[in-house]
Amino acid sequence: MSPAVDTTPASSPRPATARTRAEGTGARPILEIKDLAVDYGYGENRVKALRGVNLTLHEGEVLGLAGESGCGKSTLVYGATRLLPPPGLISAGEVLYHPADGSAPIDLLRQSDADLRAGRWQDIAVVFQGAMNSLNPVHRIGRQLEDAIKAHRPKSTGKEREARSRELLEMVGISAERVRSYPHQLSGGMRQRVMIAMALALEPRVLIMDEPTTALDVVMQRQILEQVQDLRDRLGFAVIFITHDVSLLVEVADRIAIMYAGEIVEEASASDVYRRPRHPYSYGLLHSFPPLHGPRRELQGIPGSPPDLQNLPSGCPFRVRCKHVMPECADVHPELGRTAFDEPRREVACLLHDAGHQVPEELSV
Ligand SMILES: Nc1ncnc2c1ncn2[C@@H]1O[C@H](COP(=O)(O)OP(=O)(O)OP(=O)(O)O)[C@@H](O)[C@H]1O
Repeated sequence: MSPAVDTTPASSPRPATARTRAEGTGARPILEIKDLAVDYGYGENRVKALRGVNLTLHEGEVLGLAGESGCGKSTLVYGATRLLPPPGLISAGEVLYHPADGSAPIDLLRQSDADLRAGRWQDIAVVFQGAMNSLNPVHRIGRQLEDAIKAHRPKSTGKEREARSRELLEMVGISAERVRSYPHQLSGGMRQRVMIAMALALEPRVLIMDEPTTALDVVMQRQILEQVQDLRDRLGFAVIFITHDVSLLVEVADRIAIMYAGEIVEEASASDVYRRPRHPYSYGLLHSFPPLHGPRRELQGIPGSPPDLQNLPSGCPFRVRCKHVMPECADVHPELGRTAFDEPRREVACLLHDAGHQVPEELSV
C-alpha cells in the first residue's frame, strides 16, 4: 500500500493554469497505456467507448479499475491487450510493455500478431469475465491445464505438464487430485480458481482479471481475492483488477482508477480513494456499496444513469448527475490533474479542484 498522504489543503492557492500531473509511485512501470481511444463501429453510429485514457501499471502492483457498468473498464483492458471483440476498434494511442530484461518497451498495439500471441499469456494473462463457465465440460481439469501449457510450451513433456498442473491447482488452494475432476464436479469458486491457475501457468508478469468474482458469494469472493494477493506477494506479478464494486477493490488494490463514460476521473492509492474521494463520482460510487469492513456508511447511490456515449453532454460528462455542478462544467471538459490539496500521487478530472473554487466539504476531508 502507498503511504498515507497528507491531505491538508495547500496553503497557497494553485495557479489558474492547467493542473500538473500526479507523480508516479516510484516502482518501475510494466505497462503504460497512453491516450488510448476505442470506438465500437464506424461512421456516424460509432460509439466512442474510450476517449484518450492514460494509465500506468507498475511492477508488483494491484491496480483496481472501478466504475458503473458500461463505463469502459473491459474496453480499456481488452483494447490494451488487443483482445477487443468486433466491432471494437482502437482509434488512437499506444500501450508500452516494459520487458523483464530491461530492454526497450514494446508497443503492443503495433506488435505483429505472432509476437503478440506468444507474449500474451507468457507476459500478460487475462482471466475473462465469466471465465469459470468457459471450461470445457467434457474434459478433465488436468487435461485442460495441460493443453494450455502445451500450447505455449510445446517442448515440455507430458510428465512435466502433469506435474505443473498439479502444482498450479495446489497453488490456488485446490487439491492436486482434482486434476481428475470434470468441471461440473467443482463448485463455482473452484472453477474460478482453476481459471486463475490457468492464467498463472506460464508465470506472467501481468495478470488482468475482469470481474473475477462477481458471480460468487461474498465469502468465496474474499477467499479468492486473498489468494490472489498471496500469490502476488509470492510470485511478484502485477494485477489489473476490474470490478464495479469499489468496496471490494479497496480490500485488494494498491491503487484505484475510477472510470466514468470512457474516461478515468480519479486515480489514487486505494486508501485515499476509500477514505477521501475527491471526485463527486468516486464519492457517489463509494456510497453506493456497503463497505466490507469498518463503520457502516449511509448508502446514497447516484441519481440518474451514465450518459449515452453517442450523445455525450458538453463539458464534464458527469455534470448532469453531479450535485456540485457549476455553470462552467457545461463548457469545459475537465482533464486529469492534481487536486486542490497537497497530494502528489492523486489525479482528479474535476473543475472543483481548479484554483478559485471552494471544494465541497465531503470532498475535502
Ligand atoms: N459490442 C459493442 N458494440 C457497441 N458498443 C459496445 C460494445 N461493447 C461495448 N460497447 C460500448 O462500450 C461501452 C463500454 O463497455 P464496457 O463493456 O467496456 O464497459 P464496462 O465498464 O466493462 O461494463 P461492465 O461492467 O458491464 O462489463 C458501453 O457503454 C457500450 O456503449
